[in-house]
Amino acid sequence: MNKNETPTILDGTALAAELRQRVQERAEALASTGTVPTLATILVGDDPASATYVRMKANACRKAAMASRIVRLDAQTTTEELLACIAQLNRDPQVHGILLQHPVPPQIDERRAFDAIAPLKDVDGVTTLGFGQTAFGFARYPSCTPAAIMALLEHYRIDLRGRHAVVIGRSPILGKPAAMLLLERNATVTVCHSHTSELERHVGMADIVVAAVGRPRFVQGSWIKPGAAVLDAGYNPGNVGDVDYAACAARAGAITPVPGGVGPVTIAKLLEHTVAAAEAQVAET
Ligand SMILES: Nc1nc(=O)c2c([nH]1)NC[C@@H]1CN(c3ccc(C(=O)N[C@@H](CCC(=O)O)C(=O)O)cc3)C=[N+]21
Repeated sequence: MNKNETPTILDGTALAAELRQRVQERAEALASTGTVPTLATILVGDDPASATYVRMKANACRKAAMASRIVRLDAQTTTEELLACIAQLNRDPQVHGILLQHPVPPQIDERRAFDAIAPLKDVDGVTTLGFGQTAFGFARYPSCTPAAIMALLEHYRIDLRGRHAVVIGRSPILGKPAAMLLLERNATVTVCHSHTSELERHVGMADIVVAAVGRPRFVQGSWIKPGAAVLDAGYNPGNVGDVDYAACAARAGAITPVPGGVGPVTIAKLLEHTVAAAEAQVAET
């Protein structure tokens, strides 16, 4: 990719609107047969940022002719109580998708909770099975943020084959599955994390940079190879990404803004996965 004077802005708001339009048509078709696609979101504790994201997801459902249920559990909830809640949602035929909002309070075994979600309802790809399917390239529902990153790359026709992608971060619902999806599309993938030495040198070799660190404005402009595509999956307080936007935009060939980049597409993917899950569950009965 050659360096342009101004980078292509990867407009997540516009792509999300397009995706949501199609989701809404599918949701309306299902509703006309008596099934309203329904997402259940579980929020444990009272982190205000998490509460905002959960509300945004519920609003997005409503706007796309879908239903949402928010299950709020207090900060003291035990793993067993959370597992019981998930089991109940698994059994509920009116619920098609289940999203457990990450992170959960420290006393909860998050892996056990994720793995308790019925695979057919795992619209955020958080189960061990969902991740394994993502890694092998046939996930029904990969995690929503990695899916959003791939949707943006595809929409803007950013080549991956044989190109070097550097993912910064290895969380189970973001960095790791993003690396697997990029690998599946024939990128050469490097995963960097808190123990990586010479991070800048790795990032400097990247044609595609995925920032999923959780540290505001962490990725510096000077690290970016001229012309690289920069995808900022960070969500920090105050709507700040993981990328120093102005400095990175000065070198990048393409870049996602925050807000208006990966975030809105993440929510569109969540809706898309939930409608697909509802379609599959209707077909089964
Ligand atoms: N199991 C799980 N799956 C998730 O996908 C998940 C999660 N847990 N925990 C929390 C993070 C955070 N997250 C965001 C999604 C959209 C925006 C988003 O749309 N942001 C807007 C701006 C937000 C605003 O206007 O306040 C934007 O970037 O334009 C942000 C953050 C999903 N997460």
